[in-house]
Amino acid sequence: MPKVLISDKMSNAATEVFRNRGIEVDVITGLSKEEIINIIPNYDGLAVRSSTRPDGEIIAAAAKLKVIGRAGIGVDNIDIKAATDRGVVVMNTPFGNAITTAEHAIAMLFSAARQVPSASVRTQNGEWPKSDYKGMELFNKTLGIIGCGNIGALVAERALGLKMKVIAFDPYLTPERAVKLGVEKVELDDLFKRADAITLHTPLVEGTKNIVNRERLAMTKKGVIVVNCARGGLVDEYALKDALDAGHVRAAALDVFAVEPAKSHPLFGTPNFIATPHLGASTIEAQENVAVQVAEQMADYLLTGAISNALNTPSISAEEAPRLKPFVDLADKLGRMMGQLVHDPIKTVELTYKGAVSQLNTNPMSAAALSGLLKAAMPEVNMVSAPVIAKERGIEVKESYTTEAERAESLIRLMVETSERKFAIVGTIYRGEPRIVRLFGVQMDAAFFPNMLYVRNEDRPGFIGKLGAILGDAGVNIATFSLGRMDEGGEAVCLVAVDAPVDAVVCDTIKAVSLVQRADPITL
Ligand SMILES: NC(=O)c1ccc[n+]([C@@H]2O[C@H](COP(=O)([O-])OP(=O)(O)OC[C@H]3O[C@@H](n4cnc5c(N)ncnc54)[C@H](O)[C@@H]3O)[C@@H](O)[C@H]2O)c1
Ligand SMILES: O=C(O)[C@H](O)COP(=O)(O)O
Repeated sequence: MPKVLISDKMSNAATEVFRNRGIEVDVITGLSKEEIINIIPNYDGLAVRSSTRPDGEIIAAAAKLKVIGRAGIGVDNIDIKAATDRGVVVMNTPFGNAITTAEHAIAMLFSAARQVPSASVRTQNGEWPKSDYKGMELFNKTLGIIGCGNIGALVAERALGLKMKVIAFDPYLTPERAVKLGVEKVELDDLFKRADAITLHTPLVEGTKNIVNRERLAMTKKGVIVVNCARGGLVDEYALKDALDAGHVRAAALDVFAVEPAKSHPLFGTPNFIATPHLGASTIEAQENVAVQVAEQMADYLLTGAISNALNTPSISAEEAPRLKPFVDLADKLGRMMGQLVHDPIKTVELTYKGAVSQLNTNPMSAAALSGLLKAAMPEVNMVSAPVIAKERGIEVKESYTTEAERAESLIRLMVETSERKFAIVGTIYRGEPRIVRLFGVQMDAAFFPNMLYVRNEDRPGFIGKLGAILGDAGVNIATFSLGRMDEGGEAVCLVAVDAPVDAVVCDTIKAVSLVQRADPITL
């Protein structure tokens, strides 16, 4: 039974989903990094929000870990490269808390425009400070949205409902989508110059770090409002403090900080500054959504191999998973066989999908073939890490498709090219079982077995008897024997399924027989 650790505060709904699906689950929050490293080897899955930071060291210690699930959107707390290198799927829940976060941004906008938090505190202190507050009406004002993806678009929709004018900067926002959303797509400087309020909804990446900086704040209208419910680090907090102190920025509201938890900060106590402790996603509804979603996604993957919302591997829907499984297994076996038979550095890998299989989602099959291929040299590689490793090693991977298949309903052809030559193995699924139909140019019909022997020789009478005698003398029992040849007296291929691995000494004895070109063991 797979076992999952939930290491951040999460709705109980996640635990219920895991248990209902037969997955053992431990909820242990507030662990130090060392404590996580100590216990993580016991788990197949790790479910987090933003407090746990699964970095390279945690992932390296996680010997069994197959999946990290983020109950939320941002994955900047997770070392995705380390996870990918170790073949761990990283998945998030891209929509579950988006509405809630958009609502928090609007709440922050109103709070900043009317100074609700400070007015509330002073009123409750008995001051009745009515004459100290003169807010800003949002009606007819221009809201500048930086980052118009999921949440940015939801904020736009809500701001338009408030009868604000909305302008947006997002390099990936198409003019058509801008029109559909009812926002004006503008350049970044233009946004800073025109906006009465600015709200941020981008991830923190190289291009967005300190996107609100001193220089850009200087471009803004006096009295602008700044809201950040996306990620700390998007706003230069020191420049913002100076602009607030100078009265140039009317008010600012931050839900996120460059360093979290932010327990003391130069902005704290600054007049017209509002802070919340990364509460954007913290509603009952959003937390239930992301908890259920992440647990379902992780359970799907651990129990069926279905993958959704993964950041480092192609998706496989729950409906597709059972249909793809035999082909993924076939691709893995073709790759593993090829990896053990081709010993020179590989330059190109080409996968050709023929017949019915060409209509399916072939991404997982290609990833499985690559993983099988690389396994001979890298036993730790898997479907998640293989495409990245192949890329890093300069192996070109190509795919082609044809709806026609000559001999079977579906065929997968794996071809690899080294600096010397090309090799191809073709396989199919027959009555639910994977079979080899062509091996290095020779037609055959062979099943895959855990232990096999590949022999290439010149087709001459008497060879099979000699081979059988060598294997018999070595105590190797033959399970099946598959033969094929280019043409009479030409090159012949023999694939022998045996009950135990064939060792190097036996292979050398076979190679010593005249006209034998190769004898290689294969373990699947
Ligand atoms: N405060 C919270 O609790 C909370 C909750 C949920 C999400 N978030 C954060 O909110 C942010 C937005 O989430 P989302 O779901 O809308 O993500 P998203 O991926 O749907 O949208 C992000 C948008 O930013 C745009 N973008 C990328 N680089 C840009 C750049 N240089 N300039 C302008 N735009 C750029 C992208 O094109 C995309 O449209 C993320 O950082 C996420 O982690 C915070
Ligand atoms: O990216 C997110 O989903 C938000 O930042 C929410 O983070 P949290 O789950 O830690 O509240």
